Amino acid sequence: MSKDLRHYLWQFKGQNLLLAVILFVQALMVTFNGIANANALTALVAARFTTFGGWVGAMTVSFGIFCLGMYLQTYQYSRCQQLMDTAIRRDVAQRLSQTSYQTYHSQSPAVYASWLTNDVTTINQMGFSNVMDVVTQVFTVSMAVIALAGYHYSLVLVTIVLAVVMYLVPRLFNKPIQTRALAMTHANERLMNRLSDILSGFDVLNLLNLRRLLVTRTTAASQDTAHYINRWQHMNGISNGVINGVSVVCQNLVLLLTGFLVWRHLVPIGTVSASINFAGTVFAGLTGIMMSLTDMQAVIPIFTKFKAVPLPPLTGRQAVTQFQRAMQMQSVSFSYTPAEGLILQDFTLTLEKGKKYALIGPSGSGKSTVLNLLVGNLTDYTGTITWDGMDYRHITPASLVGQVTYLDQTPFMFNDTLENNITMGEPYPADAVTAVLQRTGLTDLVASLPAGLTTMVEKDGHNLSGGQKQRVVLARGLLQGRAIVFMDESTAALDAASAQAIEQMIVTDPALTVVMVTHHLRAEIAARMDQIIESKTFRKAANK
Ligand SMILES: Nc1ncnc2c1ncn2[C@@H]1O[C@H](COP(=O)(O)OP(=O)(O)OP(=O)(O)O)[C@@H](O)[C@H]1O
Repeated sequence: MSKDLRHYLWQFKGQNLLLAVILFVQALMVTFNGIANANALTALVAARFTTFGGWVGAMTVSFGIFCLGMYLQTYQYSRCQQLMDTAIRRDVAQRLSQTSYQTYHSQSPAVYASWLTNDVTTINQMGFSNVMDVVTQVFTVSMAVIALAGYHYSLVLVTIVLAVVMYLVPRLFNKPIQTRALAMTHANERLMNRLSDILSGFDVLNLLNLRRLLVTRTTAASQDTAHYINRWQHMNGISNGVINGVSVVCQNLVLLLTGFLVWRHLVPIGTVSASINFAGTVFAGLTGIMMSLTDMQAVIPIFTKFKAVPLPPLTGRQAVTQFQRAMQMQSVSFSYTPAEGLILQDFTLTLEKGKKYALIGPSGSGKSTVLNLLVGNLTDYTGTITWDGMDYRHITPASLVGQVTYLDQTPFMFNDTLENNITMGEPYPADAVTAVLQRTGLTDLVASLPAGLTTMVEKDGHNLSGGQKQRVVLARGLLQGRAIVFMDESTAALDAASAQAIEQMIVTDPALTVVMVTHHLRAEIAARMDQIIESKTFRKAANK
């Protein structure tokens, strides 16, 4: 069994143990029912009707207990499964929250959604569900072996030898099943990616009169996934067929042995029916166990994939303190991929506290890249970036990000109250919130809303204007004490008056250190800038 499955089973050992106890009682009831059945028949043949009635009554009681157990088993299994699912999702989310910005963005959110939904479902179906089946079968098989031992020791010996054969045969299929299971999880990721892509593009398809692409692309994506699921089930099917075939051969060998024992008068004739019954239980149980163990192989590559998300080393790093003097880039060179070439080459820049900077230049020249390097999102650069003289490589990424308010064209709003969008649910004193509303020019907006700060912000902030959303994000940052503002084309989508008002508000605040990436540097804003940096200097080190 995958050691990750064991890890989660152990994490909730109390609940899982309770489930195992319920399964044990269930297996006991099934076995007892089998024995009671045989005894009732024997009593009937011997015309002992009271005994016969007693065994039938016992069977009824044991079946009643079994039915109660079904209810308890279903409920307890669901409880255990939900506990483990949540633990898996929490661990994956924890890993994603700690990985680097670049690693996170190497996959789309749809891929991560697939991990947390499809992959967790596969772990349930192929992992936890099969563990429960194996535990049930182990109890049932053990009890049947004990019953067989009551007839002749050789039956147990042969059964054990054949059980080893049944254990070894399915191992032949482990590797190809794991490989195909991994391909299937990747196919699920692609499906999520393609579906979210095409569904998000509905408005564009509508305008282009290409709504039919919604159908054709969904179908094509589904067919791709179906192909990989079928390949996986194909191998599973072969494995299951072989396991069942071996099981039947084993049962017949035990029957042959029983026939031989009867022929030699070593056991009574009735052993034949007991042998058929219990050998059938043993090998059907072993077949179930082997099929379940084979199915469980599918979860190994999923956990391996989760754990492949790298965690950046945090040892030897410390948190930055409040910004005092300057952020500096010294001889920094950076490229996203070797093929793409250098975006920055030997680039040097100093940003002093309280000063205002504009980064201007053509699209694609690397302005946003500079901001992402400064905020610590991009780490694969050469040269040095410092915060008050402290090398970024010695700083914890979270502490750096925590100093900067990053405004872009699409400020993200949570579907929550206006107040929670600003405070992010943290308990700030009311006067601090009032002051930040004043500073970001939101006081009039809040006063005009009937529900004030408790007004619900709709999904994606549909009930706020672009400029209001920019102000909310700025207020959020200011409340958290962030005195550095990076504006990445943040006002590009606003009308001239709103853009002007936002920019003016930010560049005239003496407490803020501002870097503004823009294609439209208005004269009155340019006049407020301490330095205007053109992107043509990024690759020449000409701005020294
Ligand atoms: N995550 C990424 N992976 C690979 N290449 C990228 C990535 N982000 C940006 N690039 C490339 O790096 C170059 C610089 O992009 P960047 O976004 O920094 O430019 P920009 O000057 O801010 O552009 P714009 O003004 O259009 O926003 C572009 O060629 C872009 O295609």
